[in-house]
Amino acid sequence: MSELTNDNAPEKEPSNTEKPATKKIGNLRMVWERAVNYPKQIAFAAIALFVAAMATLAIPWGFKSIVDEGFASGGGDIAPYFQILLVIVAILAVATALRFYFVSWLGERVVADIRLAVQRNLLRLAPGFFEENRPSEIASRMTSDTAIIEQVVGTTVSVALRNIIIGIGGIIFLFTLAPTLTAGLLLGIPIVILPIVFIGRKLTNVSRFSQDRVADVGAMVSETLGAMKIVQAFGQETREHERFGSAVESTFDTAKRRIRLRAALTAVIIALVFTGITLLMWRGAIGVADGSISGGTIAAFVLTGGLVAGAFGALTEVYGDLLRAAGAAGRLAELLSEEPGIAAPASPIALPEPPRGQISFDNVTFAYPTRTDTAALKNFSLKVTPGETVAVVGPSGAGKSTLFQLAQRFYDPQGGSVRIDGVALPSADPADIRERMALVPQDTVLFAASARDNLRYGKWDATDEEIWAAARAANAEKFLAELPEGLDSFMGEAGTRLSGGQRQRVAIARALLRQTPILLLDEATSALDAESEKLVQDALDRLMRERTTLVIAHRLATIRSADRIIVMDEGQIVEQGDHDSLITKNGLYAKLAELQFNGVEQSKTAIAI
Ligand SMILES: Nc1ncnc2c1ncn2[C@@H]1O[C@H](COP(=O)(O)OP(=O)(O)OP(=O)(O)O)[C@@H](O)[C@H]1O
Repeated sequence: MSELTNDNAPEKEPSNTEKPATKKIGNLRMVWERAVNYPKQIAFAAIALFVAAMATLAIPWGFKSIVDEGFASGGGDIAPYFQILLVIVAILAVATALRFYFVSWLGERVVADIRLAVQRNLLRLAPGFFEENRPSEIASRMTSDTAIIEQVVGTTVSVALRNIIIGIGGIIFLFTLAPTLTAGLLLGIPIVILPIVFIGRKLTNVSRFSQDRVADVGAMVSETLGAMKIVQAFGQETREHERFGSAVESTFDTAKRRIRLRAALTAVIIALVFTGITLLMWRGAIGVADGSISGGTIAAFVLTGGLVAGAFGALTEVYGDLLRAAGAAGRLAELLSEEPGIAAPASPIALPEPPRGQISFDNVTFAYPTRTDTAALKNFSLKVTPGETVAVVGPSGAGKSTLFQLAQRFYDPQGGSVRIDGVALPSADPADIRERMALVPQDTVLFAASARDNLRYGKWDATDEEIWAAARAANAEKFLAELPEGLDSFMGEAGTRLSGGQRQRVAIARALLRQTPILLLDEATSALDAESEKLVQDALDRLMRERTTLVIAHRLATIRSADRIIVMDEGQIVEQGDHDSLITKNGLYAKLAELQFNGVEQSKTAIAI
């Protein structure tokens, strides 16, 4: 009954979002399928649960024996009856603890397994999936939905089973004690339970509303505090106080409704429960007076009746909890069954050994899945020969980064083909393709981990010597050596403990360490000071040497050292050649170069050259 009156009960999903119940309850199968992987724990939990439920029912029986055999027999030896009761209590305590341990263990284990399976599947999915499904929404499925399932496996199911056993066992016991009284009790239970359930539901709704109002007050406080200077500078103190006042009053009004309901519920519970008990005792007393019922029977009857009524009360909550968990399981099952848009074929072709480092785009046409009406690449063809450095330049949105996305097979083009070392990407395993490439992205991605782990991210078996060699080549050795704990130093969330230029050099060292034949390099456009720029440039030059490099180039030095420059616009190559010949052509490249290099300050992110 306490669950019904708990106004801090966890929030329930609004019923209008719930799909048909039969369909939803079926979703719980995926939870059950995982739970049965642990038959030992299920067996222990079931035994402990059964023993605990039986011990609970034995307590009224113990009282009956004490009253009838002990007290009523006129001061005989009552010790054995109390000893039996103590043993029952001990069994109840141990069995309850064991039941709690095993069902909670199962709940946590099932949730851990679901989280692992979902994450394993998410890691297989192509980037397109994460563009269509918000990461924050997926994260909430991984945390709050799994928590709901944990509650069901770890609590609801055992509450349900325990109360079914206590309910049925209790009724049988009651019938053996006093059949007529039991029939009366069974009629009385719904009269007691239904109003409590009804008011309890209302109370839950009002409580939720009340919590929302408190959240409003919290939001308003932090807004005003955050904007205190503006409030005072604009002389809005009185208005802010009034605005806050109305939010506080509205919270108080809602709280008053909640308090009234709770007061009414308390009165109803006390009135109904104690009236019921009084009526039973009354009826029982008549029975005792005419000798048809013993005093112990009345005591046992009242205790068991309370247990049975409590069991029915708890069971009214179970179905709602199961539905909620079924909704959560359904949402997680969607993530589990999502098939990757990009996957290895049944029998992938092995890439040629040794790797050559050749990339070719043949007549590629591609539009992103979320923007099917605009082609990011149109009939695009490019052959990069082994060891060649090709600089890609062009205005923002020309399709430069898209080349990288397709080369790594994050998407499949709608027309034409992309090949690595002569093998069309869909015929090979994407993992083999990516194994041959190292990427230095424009925005360096560092993890909240040590410098060592960030550096060897693409090659976990790298030794410290190899890591330092890569750091040296990336001009990152000096600042890494100066970190308080060297390679063990923590980089902070997203590498916030490093400067922009240092982060880039870590990314370059990471790519170097992989020693791949192909390098995909998206030069950062962020403004670096002259010294960092020089250090990064030197590191890049070293990285590009002896590798096939496709570089989205923003620096004149990179462009000059490239074997070939291709100029892209609107998904196509509009010009190509070397720097001097392109300048002579006086086309798009010459225009971009003039903006960039002839002293006209412009946004580097707008014109990528
Ligand atoms: N994930 C995506 N979903 C939908 N459209 C995209 C996506 N990424 C890029 N595009 C679009 O595809 C086109 C080419 O984008 P791309 O990122 O290849 O340009 P870019 O030349 O690299 O530009 P920048 O120099 O600004 O990075 C643009 O019109 C862009 O809006």
